[in-house]
Order: sequence, then structure tokens, then C-alpha cells
Amino acid sequence: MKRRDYICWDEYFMGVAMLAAKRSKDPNTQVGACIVSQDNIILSTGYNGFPVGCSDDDYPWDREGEQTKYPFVVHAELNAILNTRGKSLENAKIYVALFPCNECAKAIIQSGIREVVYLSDKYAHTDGTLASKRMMDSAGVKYRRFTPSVDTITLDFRVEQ
Ligand SMILES: Nc1nc(=O)n([C@H]2C[C@H](O)[C@@H](COP(=O)(O)O)O2)cc1CO
Ligand SMILES: [Zn+2]
Repeated sequence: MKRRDYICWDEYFMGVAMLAAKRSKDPNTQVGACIVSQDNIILSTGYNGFPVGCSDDDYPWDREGEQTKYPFVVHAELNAILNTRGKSLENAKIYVALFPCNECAKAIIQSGIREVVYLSDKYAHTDGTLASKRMMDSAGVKYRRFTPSVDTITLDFRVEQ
């Protein structure tokens, strides 16, 4: 008889997005994204970080003050889109731990992605998120919150030698 405790598609793709987030060097907010085709094939992943060549050790990670991360950091969603190097994202879905900002929403819409699945909407009250939802509503890009059936998924690297 088959296993019953396997993870569902949503848990799998959000899990991949959250594993990608573990690569982020942002001390405050680590965001990961996973782009999936209509037929559930992973097309790309991304996490928030500085562009190639902009060292994590030279650029600032601060949220406030003279020099902040904000002008430099590439959001997880945009990185995931750009990591496809121009591959078609027509009718794809994007799984992302945090609701996309207005700039990423523009890129999501223009890339052909049709659905956003998110976990947290902690910036729901901000102008950026409101603009993002307005544009996605107009463009017919669906968005839904992922409600996990489990609190944690554990990866165990210990294998029999
Ligand atoms: N959807 C998002 N994807 C992202 O990759 N980010 C990134 C940009 C920053 O590196 C970090 C947010 O920083 P903070 O303001 O929570 O310290 O998360 C932020 C958002 C929020 O819109
Ligand atoms: Zn963004």
C-alpha cells in the first residue's frame, strides 16, 4: 500500500521556496520563491540578495540609516523570474513566502505568471502591497494564501553509510 504522509504539491513548492530563502544573507527578512509550470514542473527558484558582483560583505544590510539594503537588494520573486534567463513563464505559478511588492507584481504580470501562492502578508497595509493587489486584480493574476496542514517539515541528512 502507498505511503499516506507524503507532502502535497503546495507543501512541496512552498517548501522549495522556503529552502531557497535559507540562502538569503538578509539578517531581517529571508524570502524565497519557486516558479512552477502549469503541469507542476519547477522552472526556477530565487531568494533576496544583491546582484551578481555586488558583495554581501561590501553592501549594507541595514534597514535604516545612511546606507540601507533597499536600493540594492533584488527581491526573491524577481530573482526567480530572471534566473529563467528569458524562458517562457506563460501560465506559470509562483510560490513565495511573502506577498510580492508592487515592483515584483509588475514583473510577475509581464512575465505571463498567472497565479501567486504566498504564506505571509505581513506588509498588507503598505502602499506597495495595495498597489500590487490592484495591478494583479486588473491583470487577472490570481493570488491565494497557502494554509499548510503541518507546522514544520524536517529534512534529515543522516543516512546509513
Ligand atoms: N515580497 C518580497 N520579496 C523580497 O524578496 N523582499 C526582500 C527585500 C528585503 O531584502 C527583505 C525585506 O526587508 P525588511 O524591510 O523586512 O527588513 O525582503 C521583500 C518582499 C516584500 O514585498
Ligand atoms: Zn518585490
